[in-house]
Amino acid sequence: MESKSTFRRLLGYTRPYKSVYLILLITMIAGVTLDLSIAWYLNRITNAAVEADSSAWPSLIGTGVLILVLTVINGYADTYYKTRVSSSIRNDIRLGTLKKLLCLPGEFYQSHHSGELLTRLTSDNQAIGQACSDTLISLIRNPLMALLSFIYLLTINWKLALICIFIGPVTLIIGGLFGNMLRKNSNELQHRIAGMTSQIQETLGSSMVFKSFGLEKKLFQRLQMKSNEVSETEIRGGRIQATVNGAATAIGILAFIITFIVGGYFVSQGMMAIGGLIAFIQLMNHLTWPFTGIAALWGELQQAIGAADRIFKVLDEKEEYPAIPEQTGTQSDFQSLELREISFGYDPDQPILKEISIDVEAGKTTAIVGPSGSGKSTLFNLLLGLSQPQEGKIMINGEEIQAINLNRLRSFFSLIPQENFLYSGTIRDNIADGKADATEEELIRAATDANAIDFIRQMPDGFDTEVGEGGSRLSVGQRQRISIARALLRDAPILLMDEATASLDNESERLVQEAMERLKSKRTVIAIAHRLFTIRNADQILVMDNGTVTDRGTHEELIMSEGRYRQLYSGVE
Ligand SMILES: Nc1ncnc2c1ncn2[C@@H]1O[C@H](COP(=O)(O)OP(=O)(O)OP(=O)(O)O)[C@@H](O)[C@H]1O
Repeated sequence: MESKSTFRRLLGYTRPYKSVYLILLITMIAGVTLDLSIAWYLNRITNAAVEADSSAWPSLIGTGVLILVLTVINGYADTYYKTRVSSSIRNDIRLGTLKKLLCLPGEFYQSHHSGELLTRLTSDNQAIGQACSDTLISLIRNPLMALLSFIYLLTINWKLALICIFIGPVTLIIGGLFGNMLRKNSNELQHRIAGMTSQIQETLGSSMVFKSFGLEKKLFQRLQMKSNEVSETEIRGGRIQATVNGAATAIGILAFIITFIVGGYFVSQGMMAIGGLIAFIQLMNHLTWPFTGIAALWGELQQAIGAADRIFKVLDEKEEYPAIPEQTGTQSDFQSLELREISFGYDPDQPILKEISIDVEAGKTTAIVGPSGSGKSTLFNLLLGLSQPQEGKIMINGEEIQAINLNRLRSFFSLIPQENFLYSGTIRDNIADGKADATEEELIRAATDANAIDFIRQMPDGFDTEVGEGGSRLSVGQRQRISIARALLRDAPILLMDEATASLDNESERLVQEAMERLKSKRTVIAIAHRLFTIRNADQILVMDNGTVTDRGTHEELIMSEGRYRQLYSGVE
C-alpha cells in the first residue's frame, strides 16, 4: 500500500515532462517497429536468397539501408530524451530536497547525520532518475514488444509461436523467486552506503585531529569495515543476479533449441519457409525478455521506491518556513528581552535548562559563564528559535517569540559563533553575508573595525582571497575577525557572542578583543564567556550550573559573595 502511494507520488514528478515522455513514447514505438522490421527483413532476405529471387535485391538493399538509418536516428533520440528526462527529474527532486533542508528547523539537524542527508541527495536521487527513465520505459516497452512479436510470429507459424510464448512464464517463476531477495538486498545496500558516506564525510573533515592523534589506522579500519559491508552486500546482490541471469540464460537457450528443433521440423515438412525460422530466432528473445527481465526491472523499481520513500520522509518534515526566506535586514526597535521560567531538554525527559529566568535590557551587556555542558549554547539555540522551550516564555519587546515570525525573530540578532564558521568563497563574500547590499565603503569599515583590514590588504588577492572550505585557509584569529566583521556589518540590536575557546597569541588576542569591544559598544550583548577577564565590565553576569542560573550580579557583587563565580574567578587568577 505504502509503496503504491510512493510510486504514485513519484509519478507526479514526471508530469511536467509530458511532452518529453510523448517523444519517448514515439521513439519507443518506433524502436519496437524497427526491431520487428529487422525480423521481417531477415525473413524476406533469407527467403529471397533461398528462392534465388534476384529481382528482390535492389528493394531489399534499399530497405536495409533505411532500417539502418532509422535505427541510428531513433537510438540517438531515445538515449538523448531518456537522459534529459531523468536528469531533469533528478534535478527537480534534488532542488526540492535542498530547499526543504534549508527550511527545516535546527532540531532536524541535531538529530540527523549530514552524511545520511548527503546520500538522499546523491545515490537515492540517482536511483529515482534511473527508474523514471529507463525502468519506466522498459516496463512498457518489453511487454509491448513481446505482444507485437507474438502477433507477427503467429502470422508466420501459430504452432511455433504458441510453443515460444509458453516458455516465457517459466522465467516469471524465477523472477518471482528472486525479485524479493533482490529488493531486500538493494534496500540493505542503500542503507549501508548511507552509513559509509557519513563515516567518510566525518573522517575527511577531521584531518587535523586524526593526523595529530595518529588515528589513520583506526579510522581506516572503521572505514574498511563499512566499505567491506557495502562490498559484501553488492557481491551478495551480484550472486542473486547471477543466479537469475543463469537461470534465464538456460531457459533462453532451451527455448532457442526447442524452437530450432520444432521449427527445423516444420521447415523440413514444408510447413514453414526458412526465412520464417530466422524471424523466430530473431524475435524469440523479445518473447521471453519481459519475463526474464522483469526481476531486474522490479528490483530497480523497488530500489527507486525505497529511495523515494527516504526522500519523501525528508520532504514531509515540518519546516520552519514555507519557502526559503529572503535575507532580511535587522530590527531597530529593540527594548527588552525576557526569559521566564524556561525549561528545555533535547530529550524532553532530560531537561538541560531548568526554569531559567533572565532579563536583558537594551544597550546592556549580559555575560554567561559556567562549566562546560551547563547549557549556555543551548540557551542561544532557544533565543534564535532553533529549538523551542518545553516550558516557559521568551519575550522580545514584551511579545512572545513563538508568536513572532522566525525570520523577524532572527533579525534581532547577530551571532559570533564559537567555531567562527566561514563559507567557501572570498573574504568579501563572507563579510557581505552580514548585509547583502553592503557597499564597498561599508565592507571596508566593517573590516577595519574588526581589525581585519591589515591582514586582508596583505593578502595577494585582498578582499577577493578565497577562504577555503569552512574558512580553513585562514588562521583561527583571522577567521574570528572576519566573523566579527560579518556581525558588525549585520548591525543587529542584540549581539550573541559565543567566545572562542581556542587561545590566540597575544597580538591576535589583543586585536580580537579590541574588535569585540568595538562591536559591543552601543549594542545589547549576550556573551558566553570562557575567559573571565573579558567580562569584568559586563552589566550583569549569570553563572550557570547544571541547567540553572545559580548566581547573578556584576563582577564586583559576585566577587563579594561566596558563590561559584568567585571560585571560578580565583581559578583563573
Ligand atoms: N543536539 C543535542 N542533542 C542532545 N543533547 C545535546 C545536544 N546539544 C547539546 N546537548 C547536551 O546539552 C547539554 C548542554 O550543552 P551546551 O552545548 O548547551 O553546553 P555549554 O554550556 O554551551 O557547554 P560548552 O561551554 O562546553 O560549550 C550537554 O549535556 C550536551 O550534552
